Amino acid sequence: MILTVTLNTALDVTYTVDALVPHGSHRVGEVTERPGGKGLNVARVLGALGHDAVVTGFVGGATGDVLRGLLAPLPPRDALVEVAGNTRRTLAITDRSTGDTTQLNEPGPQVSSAEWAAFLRTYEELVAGADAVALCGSLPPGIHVGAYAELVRIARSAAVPVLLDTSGEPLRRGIAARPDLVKPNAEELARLTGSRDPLRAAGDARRRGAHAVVASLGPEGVLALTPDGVWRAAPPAPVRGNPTGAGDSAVAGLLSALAEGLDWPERLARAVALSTATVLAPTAGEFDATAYAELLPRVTVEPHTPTP
Ligand SMILES: O=P(O)(O)OC[C@H]1O[C@](O)(CO)[C@@H](O)[C@H]1O
Repeated sequence: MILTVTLNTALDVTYTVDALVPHGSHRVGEVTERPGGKGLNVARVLGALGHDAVVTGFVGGATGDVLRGLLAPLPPRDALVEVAGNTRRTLAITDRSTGDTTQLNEPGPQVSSAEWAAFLRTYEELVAGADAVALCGSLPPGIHVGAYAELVRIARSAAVPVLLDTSGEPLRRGIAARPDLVKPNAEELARLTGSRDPLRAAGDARRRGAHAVVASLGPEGVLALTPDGVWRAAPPAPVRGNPTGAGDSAVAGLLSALAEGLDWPERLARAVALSTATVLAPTAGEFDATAYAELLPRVTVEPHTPTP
């Protein structure tokens, strides 16, 4: 079983408009609602790949009920912990004229220390039966910035591989707790390390405690610094589309391949093929299964030798 943690789950709402104009009034052509937050996206992709995935984190209020209702028919198993506050919504506005998406993320519900303690009990039980854990996304208000570091330490003491995908101070503290893998994008790495050179920044993140770093470089694929080597993996050609959830699909690719005992080049190929197939899917956070099957053998994975 692969466990994904989404402390700040979300009802992901997508609006499609003909053209998004700042200060303008818009008629929304199409509205979709999906159970979201990064770990839920990861678990959905894991489910689509045939893996047993369990989702935990916080859920509450009327929005939480809608989220749980939408999650119920899907493969990931629901082990979310109820809180008194209302689960947040995120709003993605897709502009048909450009294909670009604008994202607005609410902060999420206030979580009390009693609710955090209840979550920790659930998490410890679930980790004991997990083959791998992914800790994903932002923290809701009330959760301390060292929360992911605490969850990394619990997974490590249970000898369960743990992947961390967050940003800012929670990422900095989480890395110091020595996760097996982090998957920042280039912007997050630059904010963490002060370096805009992904190779240098990923090396710095490893020195801070991450055993391996897979940096997502958008349409250019990923750069991986691991104990077994350094690789660049890239799709056959850059694609245009909606990148929402592409990073989450990359996490699902890395975790599923890890759970199947595949080596680093195969893990990276899967991560790049899945994230590219997610950009190509019309609905944010879904992946195009046909595109994935076509892309997988065409992803290039090469040992990376830095230019002098
Ligand atoms: O937790 P955050 O960093 O705010 O990210 C959440 C959002 O990111 C996405 O997972 C896309 O990666 C959306 O589904 C949305 O819920």
